[in-house]
Amino acid sequence: RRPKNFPPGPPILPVLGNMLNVSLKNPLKDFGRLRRSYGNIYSLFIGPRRAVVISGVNAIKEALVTKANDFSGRPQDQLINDVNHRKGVVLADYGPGWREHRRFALMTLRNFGLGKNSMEERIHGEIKHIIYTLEESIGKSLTPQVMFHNAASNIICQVLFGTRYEYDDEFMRVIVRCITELSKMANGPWATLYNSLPMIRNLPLPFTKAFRNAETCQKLIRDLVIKHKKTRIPGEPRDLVDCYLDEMEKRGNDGSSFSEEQLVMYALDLHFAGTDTTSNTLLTGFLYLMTNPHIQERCQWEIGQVLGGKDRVSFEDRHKMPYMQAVIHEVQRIANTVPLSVFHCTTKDTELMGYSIPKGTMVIPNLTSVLNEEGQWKFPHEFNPENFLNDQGEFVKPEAFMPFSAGPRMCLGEGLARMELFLIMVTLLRKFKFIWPEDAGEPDYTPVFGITQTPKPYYMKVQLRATQ
Ligand code: HEM
Repeated sequence: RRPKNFPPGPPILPVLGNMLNVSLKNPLKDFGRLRRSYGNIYSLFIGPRRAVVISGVNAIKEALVTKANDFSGRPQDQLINDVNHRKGVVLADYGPGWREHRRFALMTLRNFGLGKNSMEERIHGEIKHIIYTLEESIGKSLTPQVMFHNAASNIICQVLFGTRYEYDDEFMRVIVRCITELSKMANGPWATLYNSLPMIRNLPLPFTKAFRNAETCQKLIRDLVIKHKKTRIPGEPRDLVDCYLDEMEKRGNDGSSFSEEQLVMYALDLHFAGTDTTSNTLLTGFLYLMTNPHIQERCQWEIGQVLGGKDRVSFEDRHKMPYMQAVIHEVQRIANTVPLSVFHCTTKDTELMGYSIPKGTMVIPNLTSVLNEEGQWKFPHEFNPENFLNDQGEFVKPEAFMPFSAGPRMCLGEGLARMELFLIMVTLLRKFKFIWPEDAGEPDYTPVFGITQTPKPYYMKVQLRATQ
C-alpha cells in the first residue's frame, strides 16, 4: 500500500507491485506514458520495493540540488553492491568514503590536466591511433564501435595506469568482456529477482556469473597495483594508481577509507564510467553527422576558418567555434547516454514538491525527460544545433542541458569528457569526410537501452578531405 501523502501511481498488484506496468528491457517509453498520467513525480513498486520516478528539469533540480542531502545516497542492497563489495565511487553511499574518493578523483584529474604531459597531449596521442584506423579504411566501410570504445578506454587507462593497450591485448579484452556482461546483468531480469527476493541469493542461478566476472577483473587490477608498487618512486606519481599509493602512505592509519582493496574497485569504476559513456556519445555524433551532411559541412567550414594553417586544434579554440560547440552539445542531448540514475532517500520522511518520501525509497531521476522536455528546447524531438544557438548565432546552454546529471553526484569526469569530445570530433572532421554508405538503407536512430545507451551498430565510409 502507498504510504500517506506518497506520490500517486498505477494500481499495485500483490508480490509483483508494478512490475507489469513497465518493460524491464526498456522502461523509458512506459516512464513517459506514466508521467503523462500521474505528473512529474509518481511512484512505482518494483516488487515489494517503493520507488519514485522524477521527471522534468524543475522536479529533478529540486531533488538533486535543493534537497541534495536527502537524495544523494545509493541503494546498498542490490546485486551490484554485493558484486563490488560496497567499494568504489559510482555506487558508494552518500558518506565520508564516497566524498573522499570523489574529491581525490577530481583533484587527480585536475593535476594531470595541468602537468607537463597534459590531458590534451594524451588525447591528441590517442587521436593519432584513431586516424591510423580511419586511414586504413579509406574507400571501404568500417564499423566504428570498437575504434571509439578503444580510444575512450585508452584515454582513461593512461590517467589510471599510465599506459594504453592495443585492442587485442588480453588484459583489455577480458576487462571489456566482463564489464559488458556485468552491466547487461545489472539492469536485467536476474538482477531484479536478486534485488527483490533475498531468499534466492545463495542459489546457483545465472547471477553467480556476475560475481565470477567481478573477481576476474579485480584480480587483473590487483596485479597491476602490485606492479605499480614495485616500480613507483614515492612522491613522483606517474598516474592515478601512484597518486593513490602516495595518498595511502600520507594518511597512514588515520582510519580513512583509503585502502588497496578500495583502489582496485575505484580504478574499475572510473574505467567503466569513462569508457562506454564517451564512446557511445561519439558514436551518436558521427551517426547524425553522416546523415546530416549539411551540418557536417558547416562544422568543417567553421573549423577551417578558425584553425587556418594551425597544425592542431586546442581545447581553448572552442570559444571561437560557436557552431561546433552547438553541434557537440546537441549530440550529447540527443545521445542521452545516461538515461536514468538511481538514488535512495537517506533521511527520514522528506518533502518533495508537496509529497512525502519515506527513508529508503528508491529515487529515479529520469534524465531523458529533461533532455527532450517540451517548453525547454526549440526542437525537443529532432537533431538540431539551433537548440544551442541564439538569434545572433552565439552558443548558449539552456538550463535543461543535463546529460551529466546535477547536484553533488553529477559526473566527475565532465571536464575530461568535454575535452575528449571536442578534440576528437574537431580533429576528425578537419581531416575526413564521413559518409553514410549508399547500401546501408535508412538510418535507425533508436538507441539500445542500458545503463548507458548506445546507437544500433552501423557502418561508416570515410574520405580524406580535399584540403588535406
Ligand atoms: C559523455 C560522457 C559522459 C556522460 C554523458 C556521463 C554522464 C554521467 C552521469 C549522468 C552521471 C551521474 C549518474 C547519477 O546521477 O547516478 C555520471 C557520474 C559519474 N561519471 Fe560520468 N559521464 C561521462 C563521462 C565520464 C568520464 C570520462 C568519467 C571519467 C573520469 C566519468 C566518471 C563518472 C563518475 C566516477 C561518476 C560517479 C560520480 C559520483 O557518484 O559521485 N564520466 N556520469
